[in-house]
Amino acid sequence: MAPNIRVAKAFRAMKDLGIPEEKTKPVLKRLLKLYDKNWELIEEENYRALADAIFDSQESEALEHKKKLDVQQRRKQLEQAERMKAIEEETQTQEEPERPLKRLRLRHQDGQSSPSSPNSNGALLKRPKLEVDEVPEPVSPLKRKGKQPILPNDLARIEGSDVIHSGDVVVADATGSYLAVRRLRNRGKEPLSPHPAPREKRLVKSSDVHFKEPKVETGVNVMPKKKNHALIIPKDEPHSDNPPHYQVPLAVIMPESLANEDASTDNNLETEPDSESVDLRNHVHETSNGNELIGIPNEPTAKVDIASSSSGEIKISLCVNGKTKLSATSVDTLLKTVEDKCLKSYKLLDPSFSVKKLMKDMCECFLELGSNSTNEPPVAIDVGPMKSVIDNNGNDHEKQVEQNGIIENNTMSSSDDVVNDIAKGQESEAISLVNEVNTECLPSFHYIPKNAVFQNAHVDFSLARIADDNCCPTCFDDCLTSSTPCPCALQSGGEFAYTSEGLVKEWLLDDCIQMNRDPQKRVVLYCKECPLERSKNEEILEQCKGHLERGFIKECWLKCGCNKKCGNRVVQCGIKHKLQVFMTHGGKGWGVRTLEDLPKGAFYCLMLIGAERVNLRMKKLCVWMPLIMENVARFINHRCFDSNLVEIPVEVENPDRHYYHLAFFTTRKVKALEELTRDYGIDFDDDDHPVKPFQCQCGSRYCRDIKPSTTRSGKRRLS
Ligand SMILES: C[S@@+](CC[C@H](N)C(=O)[O-])C[C@H]1O[C@@H](n2cnc3c(N)ncnc32)[C@H](O)[C@@H]1O
Repeated sequence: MAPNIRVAKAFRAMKDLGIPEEKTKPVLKRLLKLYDKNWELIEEENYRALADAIFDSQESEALEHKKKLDVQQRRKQLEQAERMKAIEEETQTQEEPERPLKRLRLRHQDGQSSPSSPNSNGALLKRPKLEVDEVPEPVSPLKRKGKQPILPNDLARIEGSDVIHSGDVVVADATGSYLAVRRLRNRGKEPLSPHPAPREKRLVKSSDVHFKEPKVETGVNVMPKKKNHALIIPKDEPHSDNPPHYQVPLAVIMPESLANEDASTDNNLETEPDSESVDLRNHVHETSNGNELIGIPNEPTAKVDIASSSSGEIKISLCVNGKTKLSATSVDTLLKTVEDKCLKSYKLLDPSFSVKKLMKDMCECFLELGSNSTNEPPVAIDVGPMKSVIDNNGNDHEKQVEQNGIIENNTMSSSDDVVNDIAKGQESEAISLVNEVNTECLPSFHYIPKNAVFQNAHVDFSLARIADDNCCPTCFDDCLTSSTPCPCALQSGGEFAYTSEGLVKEWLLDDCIQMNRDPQKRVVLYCKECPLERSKNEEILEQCKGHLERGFIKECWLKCGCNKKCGNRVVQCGIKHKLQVFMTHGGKGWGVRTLEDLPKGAFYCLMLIGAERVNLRMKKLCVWMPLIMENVARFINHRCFDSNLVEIPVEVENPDRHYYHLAFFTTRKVKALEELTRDYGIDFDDDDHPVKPFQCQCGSRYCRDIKPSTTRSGKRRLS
């Protein structure tokens, strides 16, 4: 029998076993070599040796692959541990009298039950006593303070739905029962947003997912998922928000017509006072004709003059000297050379950067400033209810805010003069808006301070449904002053979540922070029959995608006996701090900053939660929120790991936990003018995800979107 026929036969036999030719070929070659071309050995028992060899090789390939994954996983865990250690050390060095993270560790060492997951995934508060049907280590509410599990928004407590609580992850086996398994691959990949389901399948649309919806965010600087994005930033170098600092003089080119003229003598043009002249070397000495330099013949010097006429004409002249003989250079060549030089010199520069455009912008700004300047006190130009306000005040205060190694060079444009309020009076404090960076306007949206609960939904909760143990009808005055915790406090862990100063207590705050920073501490709950999945498709009920257990706060409300000034009513009283929406530097678009110092644990604002659809049949509360209706939280930018805000679910109105508020609290002291940020929980390494939301510009030394570069000691470079 000719060998090629034997090969074809072997291929056919393997094909019958479902093994493709390309898999058979290399193994067959190896076997032939091994058996010294003894085909009989290969052909006997219907090619058994060949089939076995193929299966063996597949197994070892799989093993190899698994090993690789394990190594990657271990590397990630090490990195995570290192990062946690660094953040922890950093946090401890900041003035925190009670060393909260240490306390937290001690609590876990004490053997307290499972780590709470007061994190951001899950959109419904869940009462363990009613719904958790498997609790490995039952603990009293007092012990589990602030650690009640929270289930996904709107539907978690539907009749008959059981929640399995395991220390980790629970999946159904073929018989429908649930097995606890470790889902290592997804560890650390759960989104930190209130909704833990896979991102593409989330039911709830909240502002934390806006980053994936550029179309909604008109005016938002959403970066496409392309490798070479607009800004040139070395991937391994964290960067701050600081605007690029120009170290070389801006090349200001005189128009051809001006090249041989002295700007100051041009007809109808008045040279601006000396203050407007930028002497780039500070040692230019001009003769009467302005053409010769005395004293420093070999040092190139440059001087920029800006002249404007009453008719609005602006001329910019650049006087350069330093070489005795200069040959003529075309403006285009010069522009190109300067652009190339800038592109090489600056870390943060758009590849399409153009000096010509820069000069045009300069003229426009000059015109704008010039035509607006009066002797009256400077007032922000309010260009419409939702448009950006450009403060034309020349008396800027320079303020440097240093936080976590980041220095933000914020120029505060005398905010007292910024007389606008994006909240249109709906918050107790006005939220001003400034854009000192570009001419971008705020996208149009309707500001609403709270979730619009009763809109377009069949809602059946009422005061009558709030039982006495869901509120504190016998309390009076201020619950916080009572020696025993009231029923409201008992619901969120047996202790009031707030201090008498209205700050979230350290134990709860630190648990939430820890959960954000260390995904491995999260506890995921799986329903036997997930109401969320049922709401999506009742016919084919999909397996529960998991909900994070998390801490929450229960505030007193209408049916409680205490007064409106009770210390357990913080979030419902609204924003109490001076905030400002401002245009950030470095490609993040609009952001929010505080205009005053904030202590740790301060309530900052609410995030509005929306749902994809309203479930009328189940008569469950669903919050319907068109995305154009948003509040100030919509402008909070992302920062990896060490953000200064953390979200905590707060239950105010509804006792059955189908509806709650997500409130942001400060994770540490925040200085005036610092940008307020939160961790969106994005896994920038998740290459499988079809959409990479944006190229992170958070500037954090722990940024997850920076490919690890290692130093010689093998440690990740921190700055
Ligand atoms: C919820 S919005 C925040 C407000 C937004 N900056 C704006 O101008 O409307 C989320 C978007 O802001 C931008 N963003 C937020 N954090 C960022 C970061 N760390 N780096 C780059 N872009 C960021 C992204 O475009 C993201 O899609």
